[in-house]
Amino acid sequence: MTAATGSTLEIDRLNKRYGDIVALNNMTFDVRAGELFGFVGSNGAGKTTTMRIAMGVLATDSGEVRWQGKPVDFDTRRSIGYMPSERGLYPKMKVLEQLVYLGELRGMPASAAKKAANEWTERLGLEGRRKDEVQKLSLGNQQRVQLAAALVHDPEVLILDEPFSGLDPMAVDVMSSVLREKAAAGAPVIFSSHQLELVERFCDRVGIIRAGEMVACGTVDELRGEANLRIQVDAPAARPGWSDAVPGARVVEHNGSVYVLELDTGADDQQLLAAAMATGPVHEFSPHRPALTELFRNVVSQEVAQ
Ligand SMILES: Nc1ncnc2c1ncn2[C@@H]1O[C@H](COP(=O)(O)OP(=O)(O)OP(=O)(O)O)[C@@H](O)[C@H]1O
Repeated sequence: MTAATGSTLEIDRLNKRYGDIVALNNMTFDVRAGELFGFVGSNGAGKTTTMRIAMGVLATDSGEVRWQGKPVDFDTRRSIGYMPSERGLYPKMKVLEQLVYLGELRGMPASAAKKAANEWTERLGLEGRRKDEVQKLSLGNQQRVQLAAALVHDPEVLILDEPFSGLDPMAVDVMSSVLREKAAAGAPVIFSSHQLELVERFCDRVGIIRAGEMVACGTVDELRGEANLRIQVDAPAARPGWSDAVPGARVVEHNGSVYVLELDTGADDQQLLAAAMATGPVHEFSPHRPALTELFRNVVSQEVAQ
């Protein structure tokens, strides 16, 4: 049940084109055992394509996906739990029946599949829905069934495409605790999301992709470390242009008397402080810790600048 220590899902130099569109360009990253990995990127950046290739429902043009050091094939795919972004359930089948069927399809004996389906429906708050057709459930409940479908065969790896989208706050809590539990049991867990506050709070590491490439990967603190230093200054008497004479300093945000400035490597923060004090009182002068949303915007806007 528990993934072996040291088990890693390796995404290695995947390339994928759809005609003239380059969807993936040497996409490379690892998701380690026990890790919650947030996979983020703009619309069309290549998240779904990567996850579909990792699950084996889409062929790659080149590159490889490995689990525990071996290329993922028909057999090892059974150790992966996959939740697609589009609903992949049989609408007319009843919830429990469907989960049992999917468990058996992945090699479970009927009795074990039934037991697991009962356990997951209870855990995910679906015990009153077991005999309902999937199409009669609300979208959020259909998503819970979709999660149960990814988990029913007790996979060693989880790949989830936008599992949190459209969930109410209670369902977000349930989803979060289930994913945490699977990671704590040793599974690599990768999920895509556009909810960056949630990703920041929840993930051990984050990968930001842009135009089919991994452009920033690490803990949020590591990503902050790669970004230029930002300083927040509250100087009520300062007028626009007050920092123009400080080499390597740029105003990136300005709201009332509060300015956020980005400093290039080697720029002198003391020179900036002197410039701020020259305008009058300074109520705040502190390093600004960018949120993931801000780091994401910086990385994505470099695309435009290039
Ligand atoms: N079947 C397809 N045929 C042609 N182009 C496709 C196909 N599937 C995806 N693409 C293109 O490949 C690129 C990557 O798409 P993908 O769905 O992987 O992005 P995504 O990061 O998951 O986006 P989103 O956040 O919008 O879900 C996009 O340019 C998309 O238009």
